[in-house]
Amino acid sequence: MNSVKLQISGTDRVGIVANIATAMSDRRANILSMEVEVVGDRAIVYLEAQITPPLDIAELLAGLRTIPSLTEVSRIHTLPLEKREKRVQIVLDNISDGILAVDEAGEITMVNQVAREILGTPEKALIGLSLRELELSGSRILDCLTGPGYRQVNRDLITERGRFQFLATGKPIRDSLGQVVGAVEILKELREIKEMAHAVSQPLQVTFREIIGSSPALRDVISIAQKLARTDPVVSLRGESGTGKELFASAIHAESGRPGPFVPVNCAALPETLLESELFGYAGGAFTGARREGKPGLFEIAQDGTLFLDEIAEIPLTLQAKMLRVLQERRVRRIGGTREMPVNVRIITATNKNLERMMDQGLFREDLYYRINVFQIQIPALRERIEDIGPLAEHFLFHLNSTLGKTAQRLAPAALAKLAGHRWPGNIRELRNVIERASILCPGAVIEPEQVFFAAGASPPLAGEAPRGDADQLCDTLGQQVDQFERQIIAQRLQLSGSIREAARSLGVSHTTLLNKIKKLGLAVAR
Ligand SMILES: Nc1ncnc2c1ncn2[C@@H]1O[C@H](COP(=O)(O)OP(=O)(O)OP(=O)(O)O)[C@@H](O)[C@H]1O
Repeated sequence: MNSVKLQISGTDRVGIVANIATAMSDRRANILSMEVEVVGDRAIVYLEAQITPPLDIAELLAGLRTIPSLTEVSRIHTLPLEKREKRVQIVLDNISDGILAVDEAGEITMVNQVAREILGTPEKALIGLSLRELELSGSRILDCLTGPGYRQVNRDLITERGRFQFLATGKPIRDSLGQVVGAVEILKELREIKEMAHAVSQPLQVTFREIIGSSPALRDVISIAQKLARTDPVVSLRGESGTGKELFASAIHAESGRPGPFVPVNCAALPETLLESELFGYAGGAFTGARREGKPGLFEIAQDGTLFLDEIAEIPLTLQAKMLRVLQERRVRRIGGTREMPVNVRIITATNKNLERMMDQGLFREDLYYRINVFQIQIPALRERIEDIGPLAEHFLFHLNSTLGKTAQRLAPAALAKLAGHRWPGNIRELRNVIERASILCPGAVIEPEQVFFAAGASPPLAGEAPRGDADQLCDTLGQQVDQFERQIIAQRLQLSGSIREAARSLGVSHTTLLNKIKKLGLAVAR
């Protein structure tokens, strides 16, 4: 017995299919499948048939050619139906979930690559097999033939290749009359779901692509940082407040390929004792009020990752000695603990202070200075790369517009010129705040220079506090007047903001700068 696949073309007329069927049965050829396609006034019939000797293919073709209005009969390799099935199979095989379908008798009608891998059986052996006979432990797909189906059910599958855990969703397949004609099951591997949950719960990693700017000064720095990323020595980031030191540290970590986390710590934000226990952790019962089981320090938390020590200049001298020991020995001992643990952590430090001068004044240990200054990267201030102002402003506008749901805004050339002429003491953080204010104030699509203003000049007097008259101010020195003005601005912003950090952000200064100013100006902060 031979199988033959044919493509038969002719004029579309009533009875052509019947003529073909008769010609086939007259010659005892058995039709296995037939598909008719009508194109304009033509009909194309695709069929697969079994022929039994003495009938041969040439004789069958000759017989078919005698049918009136047939224009062409030829042999083909693949039927359109097979092509469609192949295309669907390719799509299904490229889905990361396992998919399995059965007919109303429980025989497998469809199975994709992932499901085949899980079942450990090649496709040919599965299609048409009864699922009951396969004895898959825990499979509930057959329940869908008589019941309603199920969603995200935990399923344990024990196969020759081992144990697999899934979340399974099963649904009955119904025909147009609502009769159950089969069932389909989708299997999501639990390991993959856990990986996904972990990935989405992680903060988005900043990469060098997120560092906006094309000035040669910035590009040079990025190129050095990229080279250093894959090495291990301590990197020391220098630059004024708001130049992007933390952004660089985070990008270096992302590019390093280190599997552990990026752990930033602001050394200026915590008092000495708290900073020590944050960094080194403590053993159980180390002090009154300590957790019974102890607490790991940030060196331990950053294991296999990166510890970013921001504002390193603010670390008190006593802690500097301890820090040096950890950097040298690469081992950490919790406060009150006896055991030393090895730490594999990449250290990145940052400061906007002049560490060399601090070292001369005895405020920063010389040995620690040399330990952390293996590679120094100086991030240029914004005023040294004014060509970056335009792209950065556009970047911030784009994000602001989409979060505020505004139509796209752009800067008028005069507004851009105003930005380029500013000295930017708060650097990129300040630029972002200026752009945010301008975007909110601008009613249309083009931001004009009058909507661009810089923080100090824009601050009205503190609410509830009468502005001091000119006569009062004439008695003050310039420094006193500046302090007075600064007090008003900061006090007002602290009242409006939820935290010191938020106030610092909106004023375009670093958290540390604001903390120092609050202390210097003797401002009270509500807790
Ligand atoms: N090149 C840049 N492209 C895009 N955003 C930037 C760039 N540089 C800085 N920023 C943004 O500006 C803000 C300040 O950056 P960052 O906190 O990294 O500065 P910093 O130098 O660490 O500041 P500080 O010294 O005050 O801690 C952040 O919101 C950061 O995302």
